[in-house]
Amino acid sequence: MFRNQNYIGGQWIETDEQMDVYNPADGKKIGSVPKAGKEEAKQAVDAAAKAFPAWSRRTANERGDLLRRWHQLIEEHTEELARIMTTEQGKPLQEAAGEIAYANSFVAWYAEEGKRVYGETIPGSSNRQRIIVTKQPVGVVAAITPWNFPASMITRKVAPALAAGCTVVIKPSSETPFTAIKLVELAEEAGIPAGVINIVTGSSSDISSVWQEDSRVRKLSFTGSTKVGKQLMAGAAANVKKISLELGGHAPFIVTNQADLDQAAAGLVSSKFRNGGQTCVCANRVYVQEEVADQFASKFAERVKQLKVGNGLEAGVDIGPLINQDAVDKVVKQIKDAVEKGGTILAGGQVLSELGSHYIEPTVLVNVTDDMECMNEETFGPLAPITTFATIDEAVERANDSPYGLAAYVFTQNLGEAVHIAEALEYGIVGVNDPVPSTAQAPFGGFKESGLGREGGHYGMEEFLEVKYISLGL
Ligand SMILES: NC(=O)C1=CN([C@@H]2O[C@H](COP(=O)(O)OP(=O)(O)OC[C@H]3O[C@@H](n4cnc5c(N)ncnc54)[C@H](OP(=O)(O)O)[C@@H]3O)[C@@H](O)[C@H]2O)C=CC1
Ligand SMILES: O=C(O)CCCC(=O)O
Repeated sequence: MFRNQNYIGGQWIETDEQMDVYNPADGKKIGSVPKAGKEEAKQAVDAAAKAFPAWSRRTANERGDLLRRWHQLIEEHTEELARIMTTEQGKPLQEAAGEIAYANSFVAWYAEEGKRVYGETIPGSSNRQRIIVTKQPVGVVAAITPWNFPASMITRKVAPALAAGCTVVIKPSSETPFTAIKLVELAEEAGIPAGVINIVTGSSSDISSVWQEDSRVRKLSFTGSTKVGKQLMAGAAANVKKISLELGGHAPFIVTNQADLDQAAAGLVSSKFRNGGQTCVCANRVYVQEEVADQFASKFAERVKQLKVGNGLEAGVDIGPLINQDAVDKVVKQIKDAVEKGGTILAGGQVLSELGSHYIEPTVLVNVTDDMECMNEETFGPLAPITTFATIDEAVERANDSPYGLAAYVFTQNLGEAVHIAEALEYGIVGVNDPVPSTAQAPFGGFKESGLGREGGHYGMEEFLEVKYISLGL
């Protein structure tokens, strides 16, 4: 189940040095993967560059057929992939299977979208000129992906890249390499030619420095922390690589006095506790209009108290372990800071050490103020801080007062209010009465320090295409 090899140029390879991978549910070693470095990173680019001419010349239909075959194999292996994911990442098995379906929806969607890479003709400046605009694949693409969505962050990059005619080199997170390796194994089985997909695991700084310096890598697509995203953006300047960044978030969740409070409370549970709160679009701070705040908080806390924390492989578990000790420490520090500054715990608040080392109760805080750490930095854990507001303008201003701009949510039954707030929020994604807006055909990405570019939909395809203008003199 846990293949411990890298895949370069159609060959499964090993390295002398290995890197251990642990199960966050019990801290036990699951296995190890190659600790690839600069040499393997270069070999992967060599393979992808060699495969590019033939792959890019295939028709979109041919590439689509292979993507559809990959899709079919991923579907057939859903259970195995989900088990691998839960074992290395911790999310409950059912949620992991949901992520595999979500990941696979990108493969299905781009298998078709590749056929719709349309160009344009534009009236010329004279009768003797014709202007033709075509689109071509950018070339070799490097994809660096995080641990929180070990499958979908790969397919959301790789499927459009391959459909566009690009070849890819992948570096998954060192915390969750096995899901990624399995996906690549299935791509090989699907008949995707040697060199078109390559994967290396190992030192992120060594591998990414080679990819940044190599001018054959024409595009870098990264999902992860804003800190690393900024480093990669600076590095991409060396040879003016195209770059897509999907970085941190700090999503505001606004509930007005016009909301259906039961719908909003259920929505907040879905948004906040997806993947135990380790999602860059998870609600991170909750703003509730004063007159409904107490009622909302108690409805929400009642739901939160029903959530079961435990090993994701056990039936009925809603929230698994966090990815590592640093993640737990960050949540604990934010709760302590809030309580010291006057916050009150309405639900949860405890580390569940009897279950293992990375478990923490889903926690609801009230009497929250804007000076608390949880209101100013991404939590990436199961903590929901609730604060109140008086007017809509105040809510919007406080929601926008952040360097981040990925996702925001508003719950209201008043259509005019919904449109006003959605338009005023400085965020790339706004869920109006919708706590989980992500879907393959829609553009996913952020304003401000949350990133650059979009993934998903036809926007996600454009990221892997160059526009070429051909001026035809007659
Ligand atoms: N937008 C999102 O979805 C995500 C946001 N985050 C945010 O970031 C915080 C920290 O998480 P963390 O896992 O440390 O995120 P990182 O940004 O460190 O890791 C994400 C990916 O980047 C790689 N990476 C790390 N350092 C470098 C580097 N110098 N050059 C190139 N690649 C690098 C990692 O590899 P390796 O694992 O080998 O180090 C991994 O593949 C989270 O708490 C959360 O706030 C984290 C993950 C996803
Ligand atoms: O960046 C993330 O945290 C993963 C994306 C989750 C989503 O697609 O909704």
